Amino acid sequence: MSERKSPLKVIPAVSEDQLVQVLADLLKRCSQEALDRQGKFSVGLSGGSLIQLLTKALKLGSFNTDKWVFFFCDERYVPLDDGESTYGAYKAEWQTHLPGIRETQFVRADPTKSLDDCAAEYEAKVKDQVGCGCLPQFDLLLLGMGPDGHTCSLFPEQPATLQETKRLVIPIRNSPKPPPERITFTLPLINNARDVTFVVTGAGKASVVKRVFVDLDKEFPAAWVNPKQGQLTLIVDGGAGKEIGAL
Ligand SMILES: O=C1O[C@H](COP(=O)(O)O)[C@@H](O)[C@H](O)[C@H]1O
Repeated sequence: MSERKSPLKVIPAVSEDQLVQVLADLLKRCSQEALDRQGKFSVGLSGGSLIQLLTKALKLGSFNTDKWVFFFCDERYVPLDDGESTYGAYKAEWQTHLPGIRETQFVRADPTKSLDDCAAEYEAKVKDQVGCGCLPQFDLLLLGMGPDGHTCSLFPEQPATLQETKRLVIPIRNSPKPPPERITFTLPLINNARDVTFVVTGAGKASVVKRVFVDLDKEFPAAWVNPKQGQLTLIVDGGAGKEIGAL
């Protein structure tokens, strides 16, 4: 157990519609603050169940996303048109549902490079485009969490990844969840963001939600997410929140 640097804000939602509304409200606040501050909004995306929820929130909010730039908190090391590519999944969803978002607004990894070079080059892109000294500060990171407590591509079976202090993006080999090769943001970058929001749904994750967000059990990588100065938020539905008395 250890303390959080800033208090966790838990936002429960009784239905998917409400969860999408909560996410849209969060995007509105974070984007407005970022645009007022620096005229651009940097967002780190996760894959999995977040993709569809975020698409719905963006549609609901009818945002002007011209000055938004989308990065990937983790990415699978597969061709961009592979069904496992997180970029590919967002591209397909948004081409259909959010045609106003341009492909050039995605800062994507290059899987034609070696895995090590892919991670190193992505770190260079983050430093170049998010900037702010040697440790870039994202305006918002949207994170998911697996039933094993992994977040981004930081897995409980690979605890050494949680000890990384220098690199901001690292290669992952032998990921316990397929595909085996990935790249991922590391804790120094994650914990430097202004806003970090987990979106977790489904009763299958209820016990790990408690272990991570209430017990702060460091066995689970998600429990290491602890923004230094930023706000940590957990958006849960009734299933995922049922063991923390969120609803
Ligand atoms: O493999 C991944 O899994 C996590 C969690 O996904 P979910 O479908 O259980 O929400 C996701 O956040 C991560 O980006 C992805 O690469």
